[in-house]
Amino acid sequence: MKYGKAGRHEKDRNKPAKQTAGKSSMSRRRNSRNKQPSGVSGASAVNNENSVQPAALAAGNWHANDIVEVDIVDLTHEGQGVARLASYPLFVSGTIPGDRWKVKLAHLKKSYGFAEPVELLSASPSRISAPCAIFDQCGGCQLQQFDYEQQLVWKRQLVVNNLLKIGKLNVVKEESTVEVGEQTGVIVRPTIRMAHPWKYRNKSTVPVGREERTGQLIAGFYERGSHEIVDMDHCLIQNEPNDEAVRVVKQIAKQLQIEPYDERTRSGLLRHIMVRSGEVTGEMMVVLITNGRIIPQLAEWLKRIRKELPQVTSIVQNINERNTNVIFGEQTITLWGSDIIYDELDGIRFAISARSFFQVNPKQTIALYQKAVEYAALTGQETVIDAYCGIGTISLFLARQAAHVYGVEIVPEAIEDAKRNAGLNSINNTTFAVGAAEQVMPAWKQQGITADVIVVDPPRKGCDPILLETIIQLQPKRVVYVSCNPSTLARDLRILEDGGYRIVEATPVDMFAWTSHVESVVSMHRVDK
Ligand SMILES: C[S@@+](CC[C@H](N)C(=O)[O-])C[C@H]1O[C@@H](n2cnc3c(N)ncnc32)[C@H](O)[C@@H]1O
Repeated sequence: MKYGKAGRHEKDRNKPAKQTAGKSSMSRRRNSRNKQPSGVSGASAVNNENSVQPAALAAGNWHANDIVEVDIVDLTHEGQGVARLASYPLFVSGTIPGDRWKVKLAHLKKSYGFAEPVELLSASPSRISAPCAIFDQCGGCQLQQFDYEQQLVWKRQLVVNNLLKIGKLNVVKEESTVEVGEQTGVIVRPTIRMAHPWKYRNKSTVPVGREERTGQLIAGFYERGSHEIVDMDHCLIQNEPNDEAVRVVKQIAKQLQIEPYDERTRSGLLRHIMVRSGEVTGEMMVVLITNGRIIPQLAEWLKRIRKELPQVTSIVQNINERNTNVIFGEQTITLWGSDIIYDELDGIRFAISARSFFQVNPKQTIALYQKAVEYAALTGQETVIDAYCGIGTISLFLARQAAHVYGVEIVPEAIEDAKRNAGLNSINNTTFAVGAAEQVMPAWKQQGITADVIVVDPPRKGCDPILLETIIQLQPKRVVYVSCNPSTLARDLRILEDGGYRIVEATPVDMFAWTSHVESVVSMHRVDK
């Protein structure tokens, strides 16, 4: 693996305690500090610097620009360190639990505030040196300075905290020693770790813009907390083929002098480059997301991409002319090759089109889906509903062990893929429907369709209340909840528990190493009266 600076990937636990925060990243992060993060627990703060004394702090009598010393005691779900000034939570980017920092108070709101790190006074035993040269600027990773094993522990703890605080659920303390039958609360298993936590992503989406000073086309990442694009050629969590493909496509764009999109004036053509590759098949799709239909010198584009990236099997254009942060527009045109690429998970082949959801970490996806199937506890007799089914990934894993699987998904192309995928794998016991799960499932219920097991895998905002109510009415024996957001997960689990389900077990799965994203899968059983 290549790193920005030789040896920076080595753990750095023994380095001297004093480290002055670089002006660069620390001050740049200011923009991101206006939302209240969650996940706060207690600690103390001591001021031995300027005018601020602990008693004054306790009384809420402190000001922006005051310098204080704080212990970092927790992390928010966004990966910001949390300190406490008396009982007042203070959020500090770039810090991790166990650190002690000198910080400068910045935005102070009524019930929480933000501070900028000034000087690291004593490093957490979990602190390591971030291997990526642009870690401090990039909005992609938040935890590269946090030892991987400790990240896994923290991800589990975040799930526990959410179950306790938002879900108001009992959590069993000694997770590894409790048998499911004996428990008095939810067992939260250790996070399933990645064997190799780098170079794992199978999809790269980079914004394109213009470097203000030179006028050059650039493509890379949004600076942390802003919409400023910073040029980037290597990403340590992208797989090598994607990294290379983005570099090549960017180079072609420069040579053909394509106009990069400018968010402010809404002019220019190329908005994003997306590359997705199949880990097993090696097939690659390049998507050019454009602000308009006409791509000048299109034939030359296609010729060069095919010549320089022979693994490309699909070149697609997506048109997005709207003034929005949403990456994809409604219109997708295949410019060359296939409109899909294939990949395989655990022996099942999947067709994936440009706009379909497909998990970005294929190895961990298999672990996640296997855990979901284990929690479904199928014997071959069951009818299963897979809500939010995407291209039918979990559905097909389940269908191998169920009588019949119904999948529902809102994106029409994804359902086309799902149907194609069932055929591709000669799996004939599935039915897929396009629509909002909260509308389609009540309609199924009306038609007399029942389910022994329901699996849900919603987006970050969690399940629609109508969908949860429909599950409760359908009374499946088991519910399996796959979630990428522990707080909405905990909210929904409370509703299901109140509706007659016992939350049995949760397993976090590390799908997104070095970032603060936490995926988990939860098993629930109907409580029979
Ligand atoms: C986290 S993805 C899971 C997809 C699939 N289970 C997988 O693992 O590949 C969530 C999916 O829900 C879909 N979705 C979002 N809102 C929906 C809704 N109201 N009803 C049905 N599907 C929805 C999204 O398009 C996306 O495919």
